[in-house]
Amino acid sequence: MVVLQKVHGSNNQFFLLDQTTLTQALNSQELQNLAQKITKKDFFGGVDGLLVVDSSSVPAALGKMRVYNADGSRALMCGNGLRTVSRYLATKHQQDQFLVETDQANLQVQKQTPWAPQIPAYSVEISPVSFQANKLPFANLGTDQLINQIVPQFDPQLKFTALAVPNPHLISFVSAAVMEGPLLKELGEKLNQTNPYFPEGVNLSFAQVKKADELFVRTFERGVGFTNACGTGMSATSLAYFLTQPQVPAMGTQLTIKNPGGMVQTRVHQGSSEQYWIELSGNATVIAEIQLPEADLRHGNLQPENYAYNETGEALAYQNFVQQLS
Ligand SMILES: N[C@@H](CCC[C@H](N)C(=O)O)C(=O)O
Repeated sequence: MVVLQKVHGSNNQFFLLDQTTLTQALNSQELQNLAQKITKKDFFGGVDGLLVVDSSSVPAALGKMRVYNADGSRALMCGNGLRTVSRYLATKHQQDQFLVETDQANLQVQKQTPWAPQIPAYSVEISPVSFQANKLPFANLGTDQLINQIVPQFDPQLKFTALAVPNPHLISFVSAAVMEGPLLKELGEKLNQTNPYFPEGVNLSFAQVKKADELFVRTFERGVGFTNACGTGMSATSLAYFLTQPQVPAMGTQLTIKNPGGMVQTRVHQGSSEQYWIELSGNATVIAEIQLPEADLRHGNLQPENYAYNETGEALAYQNFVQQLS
């Protein structure tokens, strides 16, 4: 029997599979197939993606994280997911501060003081950051960097900023009316089908400034659609905020980022040679543990009615915490 954890960060939900516990690791095709199946509602309510943990050969890294979106595509990074993987590895290895290997970088993660009873919290590094068109990639917008510019192909009035962290993000600071209107879905869908601008798709976030140190962010994710929260999206938006909005606090000030699933905190850092990185902090919640045969996972032959599903109670604790916030 194998244990699959159902986890969330800011209610961005995933299944977490530790491949080191299997007799034989699933290959990429098997993982893609599994991601497409277990993200569906008929498998314990569904999730946004699959987090795969493997061993790492990088010194000081306790593991390696790979991310599969609900449509089976690979994502280069996942901020909310990385917090839950950090908790998993911290518990398994009894360490509070370590590296996690990801597709493009070995990222520093750290256990935090719990935000409330039954709400463990972790902070994770989001990097590397790039504004270069070829890193997202984007094309046919008449520029190599898109920073706070009107893009008539997207909207006649809104200004957009594009950055990779390293997965691709497109951000616009909008009014309440635009936040509630149809554009986020329409543009999100348009840029995640075959299109001349973002050939590999893009995560689209709309943001509102609530206070100098508080934003609200909603994201239409590549490979998923609307999510309750996107960790890399909120991190990228935090950097875009400091670079493009008027009357911002000093860079390095902690921001509270609210989202439809709850909240996180971010801090934007500027390292040597003007390299930015973002510290993303928030809950790392285990919703439930599911026991199932390894062969079912490998063959995507899922029979949820036959599996034990043990809830931890942490999801309810988080819901209560979020209600108090509002
Ligand atoms: N929800 C994630 C980001 C997931 C990846 C994204 N869909 C992509 O394809 O880049 C987060 O919390 O960062």
